[in-house]
Amino acid sequence: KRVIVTGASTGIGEQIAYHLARMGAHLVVTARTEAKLKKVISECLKLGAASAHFIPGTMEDLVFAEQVVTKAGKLMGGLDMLILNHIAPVNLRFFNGDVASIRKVMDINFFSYITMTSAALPMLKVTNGSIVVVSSIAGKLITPLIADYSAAKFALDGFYSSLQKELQLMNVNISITLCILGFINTDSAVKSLSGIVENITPSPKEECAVEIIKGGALRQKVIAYPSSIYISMWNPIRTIQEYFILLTYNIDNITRNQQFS
Ligand SMILES: NC(=O)C1=CN([C@@H]2O[C@H](COP(=O)(O)OP(=O)(O)OC[C@H]3O[C@@H](n4cnc5c(N)ncnc54)[C@H](OP(=O)(O)O)[C@@H]3O)[C@@H](O)[C@H]2O)C=CC1
Ligand SMILES: CC(C)CCC[C@@H](C)[C@H]1CC[C@H]2[C@@H]3C(=O)C=C4C[C@@H](O)CC[C@]4(C)[C@H]3CC[C@]12C
Repeated sequence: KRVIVTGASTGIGEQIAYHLARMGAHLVVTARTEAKLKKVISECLKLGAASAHFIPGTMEDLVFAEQVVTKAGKLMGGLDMLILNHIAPVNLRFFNGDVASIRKVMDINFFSYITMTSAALPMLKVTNGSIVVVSSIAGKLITPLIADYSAAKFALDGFYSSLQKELQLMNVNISITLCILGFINTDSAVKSLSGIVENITPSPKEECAVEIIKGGALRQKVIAYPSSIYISMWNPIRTIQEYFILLTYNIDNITRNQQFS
């Protein structure tokens, strides 16, 4: 399979790349730090990747986000899976009125995801491919100190759950997997939570990466890791109301009059 992994220079993204490499995938990895990406791809090749390339740059730049997808498509001759995982470094703090910094976080954590998705859809249609979106329990329920991060994660749920329904209505066979994660033991998360959150043991990033890949490969709509957090995202009222709202739509009319780009 031909896969793009974003935010793959460290943390969960790096582990996703290594697992895919062991499975013999073609890989394109991206993040800002070129030196780390070089190490990741050389490790991927050792582990058995069919091919491994890196494209360095910042997802703050939406032109770059689009180019990663087109370049990767050329490098690999198509695309089977897009794994959207990167995030801007998180500052746990009270909202201080700085709207510009929220906009920056939304560009990196949300708009770059949409940009890459839009660029990848034509290739994924050809391969009946998959989009995997790495989100968080903080995109399903709220906690203080991460208003910007949480806003972006809730936005991803809104956008991708809606897109999932649209693809279904238009009979487009592209799967979307939303991954809801609890606290994972990446260096950055452990560091930024130290002295702030106590009595929660983080789950291992290696196992987390496997669950994310499994969810994508099995074309599941949503996965939760660790599985103990399933309960916190269980929202039967939402599920039932979404079902009944859809029944009120005139699907025949809509599918006749709308083109899915
Ligand atoms: N760890 C946790 O506890 C949890 C994590 N998650 C989710 O899992 C995913 C991965 O998290 P985790 O592995 O901890 O994150 P890390 O902080 O370990 O890694 C983040 C990655 O994103 C890259 N990145 C940062 N800024 C940019 C940018 N401006 N442009 C492009 N790439 C950038 C980093 O590389 P570089 O700096 O080189 O650009 C790095 O590769 C995220 O979506 C996160 O929301 C969800 C719940 C809990
Ligand atoms: C439902 C409960 C069993 C557990 C709740 C645990 C709460 C406190 C956990 C679960 C997910 C966690 C955040 C997260 O999603 C990702 C990151 C990125 C990292 O770089 C910095 C830390 C941060 C913001 C985590 C902050 C703490 C959160 C909200």
